[in-house]
Amino acid sequence: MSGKLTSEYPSWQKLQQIYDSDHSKLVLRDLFASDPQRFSKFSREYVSPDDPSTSFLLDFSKNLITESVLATLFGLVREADLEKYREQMFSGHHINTSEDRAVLHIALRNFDEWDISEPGVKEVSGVLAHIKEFSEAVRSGEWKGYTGKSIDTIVNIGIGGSDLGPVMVTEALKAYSKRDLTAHFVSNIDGTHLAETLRVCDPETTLFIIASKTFTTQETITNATSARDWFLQTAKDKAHVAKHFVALSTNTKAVTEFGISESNMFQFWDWVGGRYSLWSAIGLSIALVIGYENFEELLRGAHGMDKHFRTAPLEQNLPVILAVLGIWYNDFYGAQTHALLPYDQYLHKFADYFQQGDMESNGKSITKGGQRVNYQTGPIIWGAAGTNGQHSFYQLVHQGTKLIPADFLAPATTHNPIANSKHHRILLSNYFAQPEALAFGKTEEEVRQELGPNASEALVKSKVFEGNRPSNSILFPKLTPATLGALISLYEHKIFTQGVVWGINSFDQMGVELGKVLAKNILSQLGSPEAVKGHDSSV
Ligand SMILES: O=P(O)(O)OC[C@H]1O[C@@H](O)[C@H](O)[C@@H](O)[C@@H]1O
Repeated sequence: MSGKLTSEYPSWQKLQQIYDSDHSKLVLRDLFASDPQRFSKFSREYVSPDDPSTSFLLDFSKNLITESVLATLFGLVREADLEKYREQMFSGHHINTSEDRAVLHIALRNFDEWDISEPGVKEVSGVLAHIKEFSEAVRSGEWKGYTGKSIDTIVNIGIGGSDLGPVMVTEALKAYSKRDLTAHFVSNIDGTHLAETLRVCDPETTLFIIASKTFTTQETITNATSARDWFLQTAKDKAHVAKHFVALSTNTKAVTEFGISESNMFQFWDWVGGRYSLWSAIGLSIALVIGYENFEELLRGAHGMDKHFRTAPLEQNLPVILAVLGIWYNDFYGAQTHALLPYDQYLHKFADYFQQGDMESNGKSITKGGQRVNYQTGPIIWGAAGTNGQHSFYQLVHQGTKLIPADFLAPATTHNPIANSKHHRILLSNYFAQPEALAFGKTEEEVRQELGPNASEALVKSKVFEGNRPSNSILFPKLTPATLGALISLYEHKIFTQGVVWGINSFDQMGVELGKVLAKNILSQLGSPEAVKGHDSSV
């Protein structure tokens, strides 16, 4: 990340040459046929250094790579100085240069193992203790609302990173949830979101969690104020707010001004990026839903992957492997998107979560040195839980004109083995079948044999699957809190690695500001009778 653009690195140029001369020869059918060892060469098992029961298998054999392509991709990562920047992140350097901040979500799940000298890091264990104490009091019924009743409903009010992580994780770990505590998540400024939620809430038994790093986000503060008004319509006395509203924030002043006392505030720090904040106080709703012990397991699972990322050689390093494969398609094959396809209903919000995680991190076109890149950066992330996606968008993935690299994820065993695990066997058969169909397709010859001599040419052609569409497969034993923690951390570090290679700052989000400023400007004009001024003619 000197003054050089990544495209000037020798390995980048070599990759371009390899792509130009060899990409037509990188055919998965041939690559598998010519090398019986392909799977063992291009797969890695992750076993948590802290807990051997947290493990998974990454199979990346169905990628358009050879050993030499992969070695050159690792060379690129070395030229981009990943190891140096990785160490800087883990030791608290201010690698978020535009905001002069450290990037230390890893410190939230470190349990004091690594010594990090950034202010606030020493307070992490105290906040975790606060989360434990509070979540246990609410879950046990000891925490009472203003009429003496226990809490049976929580409403997390937050948006972006103060919403997506808690939503994704509480959905993913529903198997661990307390069934008599209902959780709602309100994010949208559209009054419908709050109104429809409040319709099923009882002010006497509802706890509102106002989650906002800055505590200035328009949507969250507006929703929180309306929720407080709704509560006070019944509760009347402002003193009752203390039993029903808590805040998760870095901004003590704004929280107390809102009317929430400091003792009901769960602190975090500016070195926690919003999209990396589920590990912080922002995870309070997670601890309430699944219990503090499971929340801690989630953090410990992530920490195991942090250790792996920090210490494993690049060639064995799972986040690095995922990162370089993504770069290969994004920058040399011209792939615009990357699909996340979990074959696990519990992970149905996984792609939504990493839409922010990845696109807000790496959706940048200026390097840290201020130069305009002349290559592609972050991909468009999308996806849905299998098998639903198969019956909607997979047609395009299989036979459309676009190259869509995809990650398939699945648990070997299910939390819900209904009908003697018949559902899970069917689910897994699809999880294995899709990457195979994408990779190997169906040739014209195979189609002709299947249809017989009377089939029309058009029908034959329409049934051909070109194949050679790349994918990764990640198989884990079961979706436990620790496994989920490790999976999230895996993708976080993949994003970090790609950001380093592209030379961009993955930790600011300047691109979301302009729209906010314009909306405020328009809002102030919407209430006035005069015509809206100073905008384009369509406003
Ligand atoms: O937690 P806050 O401060 O309310 O911010 C919520 C979201 O606000 C958005 O504007 C940011 O782009 C996100 O990164 C952030 O997660």
